[in-house]
Amino acid sequence: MIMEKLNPTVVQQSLATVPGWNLDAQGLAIHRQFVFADFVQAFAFMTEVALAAEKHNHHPEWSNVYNKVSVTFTTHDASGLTLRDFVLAEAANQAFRRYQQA
Ligand SMILES: C[C@H](O)[C@H](O)[C@H]1CNC2=NC(N)=NC(=O)C2=N1
Repeated sequence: MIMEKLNPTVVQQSLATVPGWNLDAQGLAIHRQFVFADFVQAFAFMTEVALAAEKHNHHPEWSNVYNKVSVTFTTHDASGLTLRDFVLAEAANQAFRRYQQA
């Protein structure tokens, strides 16, 4: 499915729906850092997000150091942000909420 690059107005509106995510300086990617109780929770979260990413055929740029997971979403095929980036950002937020309650 072809994903359209979102215009700056729609990017701002979409950003408002995913708490904790920030736009990069160029407006081409969104980023959030997630902090967990320990490495096991951080890695379990990554597994969940990886499965969601595969399901949507949309993959994160990310890194992990102990209990922290740094996640960036951009759409390489569109050289910018598409709806798919925000769908995955929301999926990551939903997964993270479960670890906050645990
Ligand atoms: C061929 C394959 O479907 C594409 O390269 C997909 C895979 N995952 C992807 N992930 C991300 N983040 N951006 C893409 O443009 C992208 N494209």
